[in-house]
This record gives sequence, structure tokens and C-alpha cells, in this order.
Amino acid sequence: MIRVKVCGTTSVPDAVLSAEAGADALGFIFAPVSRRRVTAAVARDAGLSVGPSVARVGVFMDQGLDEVLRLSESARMSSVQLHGPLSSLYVEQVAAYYPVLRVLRPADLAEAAVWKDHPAVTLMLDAPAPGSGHALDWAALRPAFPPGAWLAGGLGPDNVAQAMQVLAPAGVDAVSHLELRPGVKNRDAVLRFVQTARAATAASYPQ
Ligand SMILES: O=C(O)c1ccccc1NCC(=O)[C@H](O)[C@H](O)COP(=O)(O)O
Repeated sequence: MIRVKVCGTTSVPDAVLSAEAGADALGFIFAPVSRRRVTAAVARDAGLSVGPSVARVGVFMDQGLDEVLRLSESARMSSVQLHGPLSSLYVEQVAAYYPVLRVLRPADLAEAAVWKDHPAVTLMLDAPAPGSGHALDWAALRPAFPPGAWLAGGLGPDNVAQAMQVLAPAGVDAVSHLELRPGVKNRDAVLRFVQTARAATAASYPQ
């Protein structure tokens, strides 16, 4: 079954909204460049306000190993999402502590082979500018889309079913098209995103 992640969670009410909508994972962005950046304290409170069945994903970009591990620990994250050009050693070191969503841009797809059989690393394909709301060219990506990878980049309630039909990702992730403004969720969009992804699972994937 498809895994659905709602990213850019910045408050307890938005965490509860996404969990009640049926999201499998909530993203908490610690990258300094983000307009949705949260502190460890806010992420911890929001993450702990939902049940343990909902994954709490700490999102990082170009940050040092110590910072990633320290923030993930103090915010009680259950997994870590890594953006940016990173060495394999760095990703391995994080994966020794947390399940990792390693984010690749289409131009970086050669790195996918490195993580093919790694038990703690799952790939996610995303647009070159994370959190920008820009969609990838799914048809162009199809021949090289790694089996078992997740998809992000410009997804929302109105296009997630089509993206799933083209690429059959193992998970989908979104933020921009689920917001009223950066860091504040649009209730209707979150509900429709999760429901549409669930319904599209039945249509796009072999049972
Ligand atoms: O969303 C951000 O502001 C952000 C900034 C820096 C690194 C990662 C960021 N977001 C990570 C995500 O997981 C987003 O959901 C993903 O990039 C898709 O974003 P969107 O295209 O806006 O749906």
C-alpha cells in the first residue's frame, strides 16, 4: 500500500489534522533555508501529539552530522530525510541511527545504485528546489525510476493520482499544495491528498 507523507508540519493542530486525515508520516523541516523551519521543541510537541503509528520525519539539507543527530534526538524523530549533495559515508552514519529517506534530484539518479539493497535507506525523488511546489516530468523519469522509491515535487490532491499511475511510487510526499501559506496547512487539501492517494493505490497497484 502507498505510504503518504505530509511535510512541513509546524504546529500541534496541523500534526493532528494530518494524522486524522490518515497520513503515515509527518515531516518536520529543520533546514535553515526553509520557510517552514521548526525548532526541536515545536517538532517534539507536534510529533508526540499524534499516535506512535505515524512516523515523525526530521528533514535536513546540507547540515552537519552532529546537528542532524542532535536535533533528531531532541525532537524525538523516528526517521530522517536527507537533501543535498552528501557523501555515502555521511548517509551511512545517519542510517546507523535512523531509517533514512535519501532525497535525490533527477540529475542525481546515478546515486540510486549505491542504496539499492541498503536496509535502512529508502530513496525519494524530488524537484531540484525542495518545497517549491514544482512537479517533475514523470514520464521522462519513468525508465529510471528506482523500484521502491518515493515521489515528491509539486504533488497535491489534483495530480497525485496521475503521478502514481505513471510511476507507481512506494510513497508520496507533499507540502506546497497542501498549504494556505508556508507552514500552515489547508485542511481540505490535506484530506483530499491523503484520500486521493489511498484511492489511487487501488487503481494503480497490483494487490
Ligand atoms: O519544504 C521546504 O521548505 C524544504 C526546504 C528545504 C529542504 C526540504 C524542504 N521540504 C522537503 C519536503 O519533503 C517537501 O515535501 C518536498 O520537497 C516536496 O515539496 P513540494 O514540491 O512543495 O510539495
